[in-house]
Amino acid sequence: MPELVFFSGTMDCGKSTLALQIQHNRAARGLQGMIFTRNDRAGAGRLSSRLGLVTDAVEADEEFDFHACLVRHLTAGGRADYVIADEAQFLTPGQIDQLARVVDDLGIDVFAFGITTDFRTRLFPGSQRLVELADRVEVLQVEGLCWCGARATHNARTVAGRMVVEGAQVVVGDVAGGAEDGGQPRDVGYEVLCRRHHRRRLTAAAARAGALSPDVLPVDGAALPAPRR
Ligand SMILES: Nc1ncnc2c1ncn2[C@@H]1O[C@H](COP(=O)(O)OP(=O)(O)O)[C@@H](O)[C@H]1O
Ligand SMILES: Cc1cn([C@H]2C[C@H](O)[C@@H](COP(=O)(O)O)O2)c(=O)[nH]c1=O
Repeated sequence: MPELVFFSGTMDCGKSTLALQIQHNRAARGLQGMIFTRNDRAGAGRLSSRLGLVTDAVEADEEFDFHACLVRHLTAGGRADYVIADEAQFLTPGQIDQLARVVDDLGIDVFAFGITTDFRTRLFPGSQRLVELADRVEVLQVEGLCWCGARATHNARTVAGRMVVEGAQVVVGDVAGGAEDGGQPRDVGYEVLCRRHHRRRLTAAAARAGALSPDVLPVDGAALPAPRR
């Protein structure tokens, strides 16, 4: 039975790498896939992994109709054994419905890859619809880690090095983006954190700064319990 599968995880956990591996393995066996993405960091019409692999993809903007595209392709004599949709969090709920129709009406497997929640811990509309409709939701095996060593479950956004919880839902960027660049923090960046540290807005830089600040040292260390960040 063809399936709609949602491969989900935080930023930087290997989703695009897995998409490219699935593509490679199937293509090696003579299967033909159609690859879609939206707003990849590498630019329009690209599906890229931080491991350096990249492939061409169809850029699916807001107006794009996945079902109509597949029907056109098949009607013109094209072949499609599977569909890959990366950065699926950016798709509209209607487009996720179209992907479900591709599975149910056209009998084609659809593999969608994306982050579930935004920097405010809120579901992206596309991811919400995927959770609602997917035959399976697969959480990636390679876990990203918070600076404290716990499993990273949430995505934080930083602006000029400081974690923010307000702003536009969509700002394309990278996990290295908030790092210092020539002594100055770059503008918008992302960092994966465990829930505890996301709630406390404690990024790696904030934790480092806190550890260095005399303000957080107990006045009488012996009288206080060991600090727990
Ligand atoms: N230099 C490196 N050496 C080994 N693995 C790396 C390196 N850089 C990135 N990775 C791996 O690539 C993963 C990110 O892959 P990517 O597909 O770009 O993530 P996603 O699409 O989930 O944002 C990292 O979690 C890490 O496992
Ligand atoms: C948390 C969050 C992320 N984004 C953007 C940043 C990146 O361009 C992509 C995620 O890409 P990845 O391959 O999974 O690293 O999403 C955003 O626009 N808004 C957010 O809240």
